[in-house]
Amino acid sequence: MSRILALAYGVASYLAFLASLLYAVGFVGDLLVPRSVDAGRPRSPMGVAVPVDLLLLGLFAVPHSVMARPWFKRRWTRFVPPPVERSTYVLTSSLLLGLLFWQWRPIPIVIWHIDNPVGRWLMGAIFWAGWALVLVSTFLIDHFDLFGLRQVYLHATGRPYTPIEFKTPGPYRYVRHPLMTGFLLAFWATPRMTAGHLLFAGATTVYILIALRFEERYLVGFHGERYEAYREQAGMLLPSLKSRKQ
Ligand SMILES: C[S@@+](CC[C@H](N)C(=O)[O-])C[C@H]1O[C@@H](n2cnc3c(N)ncnc32)[C@H](O)[C@@H]1O
Repeated sequence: MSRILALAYGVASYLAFLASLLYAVGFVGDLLVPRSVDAGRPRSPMGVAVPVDLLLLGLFAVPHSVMARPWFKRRWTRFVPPPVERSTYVLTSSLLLGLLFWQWRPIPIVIWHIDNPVGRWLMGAIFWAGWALVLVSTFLIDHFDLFGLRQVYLHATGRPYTPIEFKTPGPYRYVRHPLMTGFLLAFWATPRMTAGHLLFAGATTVYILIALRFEERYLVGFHGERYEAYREQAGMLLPSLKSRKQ
């Protein structure tokens, strides 16, 4: 694949990611978007909405995790050029997220709602803090590597790809997966929890806990004792008592 074409493809995939991230904020927060977790489609019976929503979540989650596994990368880079492997992963995930946003069936049965202005403000603050933690964490790891731009840029400039180093900047010193902590804060912090939002937050929480097991198995395999020691020092999604003593 020509260097310029690969670069253009990488930029397009990155823009697809950005669009899906921005839409996700509106989708979860029921803000500005035409279709959100709670609105935008005529009401479906629970017997339709629940299986459809779970199918949409599965259609995103399974490829998103399988395509991240080293064995899958070894196989599909036989026909996907390595410099655009990450971009293709990002593009695929973004498109599957778009499908979820487009076809999500709201279940607007209110489970809880907070009327107290301070409580509502607090939920809003946690929601935005969660998204901020997601974004900051991507930059602390290597934002442009995570979303494929670094790979196509190195390819375009004729330099070999180098994997990102293990690092524990900022919150990573205390928490192994602050990016996922940010998602969980954003998904759960709402002053008005509907059955549909609860399904989304619950299912994504289960998915994150499962996916982190696979990710950590890979990290231990790749970084060895260093990551093992890290697991002793830092909590998975919340600071552990040990890490607080540092
Ligand atoms: C989307 S990021 C999420 C990182 C982390 N799981 C989190 O939730 O903050 C996943 C990528 O980050 C890498 N990664 C996870 N922890 C890391 C660390 N402490 N240093 C460098 N890379 C890390 C993983 O190998 C994986 O390629």
